[in-house]
Amino acid sequence: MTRVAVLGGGNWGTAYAAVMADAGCTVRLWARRAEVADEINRTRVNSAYLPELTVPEGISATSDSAEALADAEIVVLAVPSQSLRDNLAVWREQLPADAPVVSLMKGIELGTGERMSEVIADAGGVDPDRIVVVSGPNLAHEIAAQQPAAAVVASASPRARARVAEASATGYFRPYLGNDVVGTEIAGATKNVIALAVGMASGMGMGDNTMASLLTRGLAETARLGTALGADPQTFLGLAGVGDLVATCASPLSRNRTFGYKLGSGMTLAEVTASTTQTAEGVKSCESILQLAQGAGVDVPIVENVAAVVHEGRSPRDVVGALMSRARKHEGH
Ligand SMILES: NC(=O)c1ccc[n+]([C@@H]2O[C@H](COP(=O)([O-])OP(=O)(O)OC[C@H]3O[C@@H](n4cnc5c(N)ncnc54)[C@H](O)[C@@H]3O)[C@@H](O)[C@H]2O)c1
Ligand SMILES: O=P(O)(O)OC[C@H](O)CO
Repeated sequence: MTRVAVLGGGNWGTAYAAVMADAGCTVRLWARRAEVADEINRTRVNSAYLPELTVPEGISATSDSAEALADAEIVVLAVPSQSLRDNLAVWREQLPADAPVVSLMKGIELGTGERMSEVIADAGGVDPDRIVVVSGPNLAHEIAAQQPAAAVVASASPRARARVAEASATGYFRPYLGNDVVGTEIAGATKNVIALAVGMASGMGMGDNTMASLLTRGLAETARLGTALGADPQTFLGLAGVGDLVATCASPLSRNRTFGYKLGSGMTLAEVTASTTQTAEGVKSCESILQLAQGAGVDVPIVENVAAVVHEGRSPRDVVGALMSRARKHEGH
């Protein structure tokens, strides 16, 4: 039985820990708050994040990261993207030497513009060959309910990605293998921003034509940016691209879509921020993605306009006008 450490006992960390336990692994789940770890061990419930899930017996929780990481053969990281570097400052010395390190995170670091695998290599001292990215249409509550879904498991190392895929394969979770780490991460982070835009449109009362137009043009700008950064264009047609974009933009379970919906329905940014304790990664990542795009000379109008709403206080209605009145262009450009 593979020994796994999952660091992050929130929505996705807990659901993915359950996937790995169901795949036959022994999992230690690190929760930041001791009361969350205690509750999981005592009652098999994580009431703050996934109250509907009966946490499998193969999972034991702890708030001590050294205990979680001791002897781990696979390490999985599932914390908010902007907190990863600080967390790694503590975990760096505790990470086992040879274990694959899996990123479940979908964000770009503010300030550095680094993808999560770059932060893991840089702040965690992890060889890029050991890093694996898991991404796809994986809303945590649906996975916790064991509804069938697929994901891409991407790594430069064939051995690392095969090991992680094997340790995450269940009757309801189907991993596909990939080698495009850049594309997988750019797709995962950028779809959150597109979901904010779709949520805003929906909150303003707009329907499916608007959603499909945003989704399609959002995919075009994501692929443009990813390709400029070295990604394989095919990745954007796969699970981490179209797959995750469709799930996130369509689902009321998405925190990013919901955040956008509240803005579109007239709440102020301060009101929306105060109304949720959930992680909506796109709110911060839109700024870092915009900077990446500007650095690469790539036009990302939807990301730019979402950033204008969440960072400059522009109204969602204004940005619809701005997007609709852009200079006409060829669809393929
Ligand atoms: N929830 C999903 O459906 C889902 C699915 C796929 C990917 N993801 C990605 O996984 C990552 C984690 O998402 P999540 O849904 O588990 O988030 P979450 O907010 O539900 O949980 C985050 C966890 O990280 C911990 N944490 C550690 N350091 C922290 C800090 N400094 N600030 C805040 N929390 C801190 C929290 O205590 C919590 O246990 C995100 O990048 C997200 O985009 C989420
Ligand atoms: O709830 P969101 O918006 O963070 O989306 C969750 C997942 O990334 C969907 O795959």
